[in-house]
Amino acid sequence: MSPDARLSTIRAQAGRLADTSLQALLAADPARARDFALQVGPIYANFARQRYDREALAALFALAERAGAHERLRALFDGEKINLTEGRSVLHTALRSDLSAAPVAREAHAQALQARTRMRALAGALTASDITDVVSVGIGGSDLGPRLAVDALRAPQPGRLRVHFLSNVDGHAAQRVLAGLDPRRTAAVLISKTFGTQETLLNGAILRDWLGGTERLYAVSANVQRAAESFAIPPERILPMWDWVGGRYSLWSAVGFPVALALGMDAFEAMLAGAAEMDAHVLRTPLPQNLAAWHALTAVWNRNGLGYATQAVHAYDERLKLLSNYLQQLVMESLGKSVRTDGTPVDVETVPVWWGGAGTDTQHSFFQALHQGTSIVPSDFIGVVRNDSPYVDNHRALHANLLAQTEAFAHGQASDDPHRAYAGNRPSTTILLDALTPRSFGALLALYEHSVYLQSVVWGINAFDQFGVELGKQVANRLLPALAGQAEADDPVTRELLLRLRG
Ligand SMILES: O=P(O)(O)OC[C@H]1O[C@](O)(CO)[C@@H](O)[C@@H]1O
Repeated sequence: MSPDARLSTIRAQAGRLADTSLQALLAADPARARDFALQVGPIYANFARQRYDREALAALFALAERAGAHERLRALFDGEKINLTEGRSVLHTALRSDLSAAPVAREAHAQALQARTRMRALAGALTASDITDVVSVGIGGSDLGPRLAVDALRAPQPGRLRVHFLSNVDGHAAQRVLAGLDPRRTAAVLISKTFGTQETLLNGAILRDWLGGTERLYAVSANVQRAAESFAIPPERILPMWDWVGGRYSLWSAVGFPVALALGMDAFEAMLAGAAEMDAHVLRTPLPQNLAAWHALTAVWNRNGLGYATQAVHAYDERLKLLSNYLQQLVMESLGKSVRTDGTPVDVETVPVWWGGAGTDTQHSFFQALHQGTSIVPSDFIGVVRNDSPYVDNHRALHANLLAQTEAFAHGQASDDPHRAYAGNRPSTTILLDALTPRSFGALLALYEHSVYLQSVVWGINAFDQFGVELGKQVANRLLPALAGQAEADDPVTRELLLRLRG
């Protein structure tokens, strides 16, 4: 059965509830506040403010069963070549969990452990040296995860090594990162799965020249030979990756080296342990009690049942302010597809636009549109129970705002003055971490990874390729000679723009 045929039951459920407000759903079934919630290790999630009822939820779980959610999860963990368009296994779970008896998954896990041993040794040596700063050079999946983890989990005071991130090909980015650093006390880690990414190669060359040689250059790559040849980095300073780890799922591999440098190897491993806890839950738990299934099916409901075109994530914790950037790649590079795995067009809407930021700042930028704009934007609100700052009143105010926004979105407020009326009926999920620790952080990211995969299973698309980003890269390479004045562009608008850009 095609995803479209399967989703017709979901559309029928949404049609049945079309005139039922969220407020009415909550009034008719107050127990849903407790029943539509799950606790998995350090993560609690409450879905009671979504615009479905128990019958619609049952239809959603039946949809996931019919799509083979359990079998597909097993296939992921067992290293089946589920990335069909590239003929690859997808084994990021093997980087942190040992939940499969399949030989390919066991082999991947063993390789991951070996790499971790080498990573610990390299991190130890760097920490013991007179290096004070490390620049991590990478982009996309080779940057967003470690950047987020370091920013989220670092102590208020800088650790033994200060880690900086350089991703953008814009030379101003390199200029800013290097300003104030001492080349004699700085090392650089070039992270690139392919070692063929323009941004990382150009920025890597800037770092090599600025450091005055390759002595303090390290690399992480699945293409060890290329890393060794192009930057003369000896193999003992290159940590491995493998083609069975997708870039946006690679934080758990040596791509997390900057995390180990900034926070220590123990913190990195605690993050992996948190993710492993979520892996075990997702793999072993029946769908109606499975947190990733709830999260994924809620996304499907909002996209295909209710037709919402965007989805926001609001982190009510300053330390998680980069989460929405990270999730944009995870979700939109994975699910931004319009053909099914077999190449036929998808006949349903797939990924919504993902965006967000950190509350309460966002309340003073785009929340007006969320409350009164014409588009409804379902939102994940993420809060952290434990306060690790000395400012208790602020933490209470932060929590008050988180609760207030989700309540106001749900209920709205009537007024005779249309300008002062709030329609409400805006769905949200509230996710609470008991504290922001490497463990809870790892579990949260793994939850989103599994949710993304389950959405792809329902839609019948491949979540693990990203051919969409290739075309722009090819055109950019073709245009480089034109920018140097050595060629002309074919496209008339590009030609016109080149006149200005060449100065
Ligand atoms: O690690 P690499 O090979 O440099 O690639 C970086 C990023 O580029 C992409 O291929 C496209 O943005 C991502 O999937 C990947 O994370």
